[in-house]
Amino acid sequence: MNVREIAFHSLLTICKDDGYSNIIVSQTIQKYKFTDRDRRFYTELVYGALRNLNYLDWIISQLSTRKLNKLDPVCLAIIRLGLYQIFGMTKVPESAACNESVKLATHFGNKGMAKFVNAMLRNSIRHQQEFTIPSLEENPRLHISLTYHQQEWLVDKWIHEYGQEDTVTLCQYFDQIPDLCLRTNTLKINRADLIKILSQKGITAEAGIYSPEAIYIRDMPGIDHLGVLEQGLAIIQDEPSQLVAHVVDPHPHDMVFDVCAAPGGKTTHIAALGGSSCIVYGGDIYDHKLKLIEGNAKRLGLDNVRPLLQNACTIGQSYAEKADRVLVDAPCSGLGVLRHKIDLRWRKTPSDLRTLPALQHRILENASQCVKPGGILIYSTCTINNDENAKIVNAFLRDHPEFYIENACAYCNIAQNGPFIQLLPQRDQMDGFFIARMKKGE
Ligand SMILES: C[S@@+](CC[C@H](N)C(=O)[O-])C[C@H]1O[C@@H](n2cnc3c(N)ncnc32)[C@H](O)[C@@H]1O
Repeated sequence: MNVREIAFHSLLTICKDDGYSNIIVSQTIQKYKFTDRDRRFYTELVYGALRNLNYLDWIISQLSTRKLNKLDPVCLAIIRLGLYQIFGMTKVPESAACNESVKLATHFGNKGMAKFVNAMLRNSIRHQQEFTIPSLEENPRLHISLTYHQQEWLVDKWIHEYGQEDTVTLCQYFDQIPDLCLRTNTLKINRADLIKILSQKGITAEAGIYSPEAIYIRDMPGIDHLGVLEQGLAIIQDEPSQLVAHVVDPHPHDMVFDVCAAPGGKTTHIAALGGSSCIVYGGDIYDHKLKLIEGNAKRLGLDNVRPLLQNACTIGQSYAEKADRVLVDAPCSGLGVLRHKIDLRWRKTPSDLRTLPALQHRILENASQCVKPGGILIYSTCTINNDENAKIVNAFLRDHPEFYIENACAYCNIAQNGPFIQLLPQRDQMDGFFIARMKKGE
């Protein structure tokens, strides 16, 4: 199979079957053992087409009267990939983009599909000048949406909340390709030594600013080339997410409940910071996800992690007042980390935002019952949606005078007034994140 064919299959699976792009891309890279050049071409094709999906679909809608959802998914994936090569990859000759796409349509579709693909792509080249995105003044919502690749309803929401200028900055941030961030496993190595090892492998690695364990990999190599992951010297975890364990601030002999824990990024971090006598229960509602926690703990050399199959909405009944610290890293809309989730950004719906706060409220309410008198409760999300953040915590504190808020910023190197940590990409040039720390009275 050639690289375009493999990229077409990946894009089809991601779009048609709602596959996770990061999982599909990394499994495909492992399966085909690409050369460096092919790996770059493959990832550029898949991630590029996905990132530009709404722009590519906007072009398709101008070239054809057929509604997008009426197009055969195979045909749609081939056209999207072809258009991305024409409009997004200057090094690919237009003729190659057309010819290779027609070959794919002949092979995986039929003659009629091949004819349609050919007409669409050649017309797109002929009419290239006509696909000018409306200016910011003419149509701010469509301009921002097509230029920076976000859904229009989200752009609308942000313009309403932050104003036009900040929405542009926010969407520009989300449109960047993120550097890979690692968390040093301080049980095995310190950060400076790990940076040295990476540099010796020819990888540009730099220390993060806010988390003492964070390392950024600037020129993203194939993840398998790193080796340091298999050896358990590090784990992939974004810097804002690394702050949470510091705000939890585990102590030796603590019992910690991380009630929404899979795949275990924060569980394993808390376990490493707390030391071997600090026992960390990593709870999740999905059995298959517990294996991820277990695998990560094993790889990192931690024997104080206990995976726990448990619904966080009912955990309080089973473990009332048992824990010194409870972390609720709630399921959320993920609106702070859209740089990383280039497929999820197209799947978000307004109804997600409406339904999540009730679940978050229920989880926080129930998990808080596990906190011992004098214990600590932490609530975190990777969203910038206020309804899932400060509003949830403030409502909880109103109903629970036995808990009082502490200054989360005091536990890490974040220069905010507190008491919450709220990272906003348009202001902080970091992924959006929220952390609140509460203490239960004695
Ligand atoms: C934001 S992710 C957690 C990420 C994790 N803390 C980490 O750092 O790797 C939320 C997790 O909550 C789990 N979850 C969702 N609803 C849950 C529930 N009712 N009880 C327990 N876990 C739940 C999901 O399966 C998901 O793994």
